[in-house]
Amino acid sequence: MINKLITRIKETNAPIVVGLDPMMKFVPEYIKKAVFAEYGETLEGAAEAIWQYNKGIVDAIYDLVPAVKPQVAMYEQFGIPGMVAFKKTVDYCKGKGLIVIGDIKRGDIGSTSEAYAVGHLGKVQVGSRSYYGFDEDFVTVNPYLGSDGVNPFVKICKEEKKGIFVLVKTSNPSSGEFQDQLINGRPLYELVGEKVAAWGADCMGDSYSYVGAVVGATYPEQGKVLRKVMPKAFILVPGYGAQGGKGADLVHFFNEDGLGAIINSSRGIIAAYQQEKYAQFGEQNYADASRAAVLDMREDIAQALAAR
Ligand SMILES: O=c1ccn([C@@H]2O[C@H](COP(=O)(O)O)[C@@H](O)[C@H]2O)c(=O)[nH]1
Repeated sequence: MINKLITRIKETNAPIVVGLDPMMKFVPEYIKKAVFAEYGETLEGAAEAIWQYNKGIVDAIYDLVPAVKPQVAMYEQFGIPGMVAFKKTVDYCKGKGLIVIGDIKRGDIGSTSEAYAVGHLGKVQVGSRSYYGFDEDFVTVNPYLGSDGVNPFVKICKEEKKGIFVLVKTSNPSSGEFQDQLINGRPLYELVGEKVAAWGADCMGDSYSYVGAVVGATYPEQGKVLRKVMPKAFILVPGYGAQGGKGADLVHFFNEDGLGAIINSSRGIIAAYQQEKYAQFGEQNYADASRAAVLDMREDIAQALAAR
């Protein structure tokens, strides 16, 4: 899957992931009105509304980008109907040729991690038969429990030819509380970066490992260091757009080959129509506003990379 991701990045010329983080406040009123008239103001209604909203965005952007990243929390908040919408979104995106990165941030003791890995990347055995659960292509993994929490994901990735992105230096303001703590004079995120390189060493695609890392665009200096610590790891970079990350902040996340990083934007793309810059589209054309925001993001990244 890492090879496919790289091929699609080259074909689209867009190292971009569109984050599918649907919130009710982003769903246009005309969608909510129609859906609530049918389902009522219920969990089923909310799930149907976010699904219809997602579908509109995916239809508008699928030819421009290699990948999407549905954030599971945005679906989980609506209970079982929300998780049905998550699965529908995963399947629909894959049907459109998009690579799906499930942002699930899981990680636990080994036996529990194995169940998470089976449920999201692999197949579960039921008697003599086996079934895919959510069947994303990549997932995000929380490494806080150490190797035995990560290894089950790596094992399933090997079997299924899929991949993971391990949290190394997250984009949020308080990520430093733990991640920047010095251990023998070195920040924890660097030590986690070294583990990512080690976990990924025998998980190589043609040029990059399918054990990747998450490093926030909001920490460009740390990104520069981590790029060197894990040269073969693909870096998933959240924090562009709504969290303040800009094209110029991203350049050191990429290797000299122009690869090695894929930049996520969620709210900046999916709720573009609510921004002043794209207000002319109006809520009826919310998906066209998302398309315009992807094109602008692609240009911003290309200009930054050309200027480095
Ligand atoms: O360090 C991290 C890890 C994950 N995320 C997730 O990415 C998106 C960002 O959304 P925006 O709207 O583009 O800010 C969201 O799903 C986060 O949970 C992150 O932001 N930082």
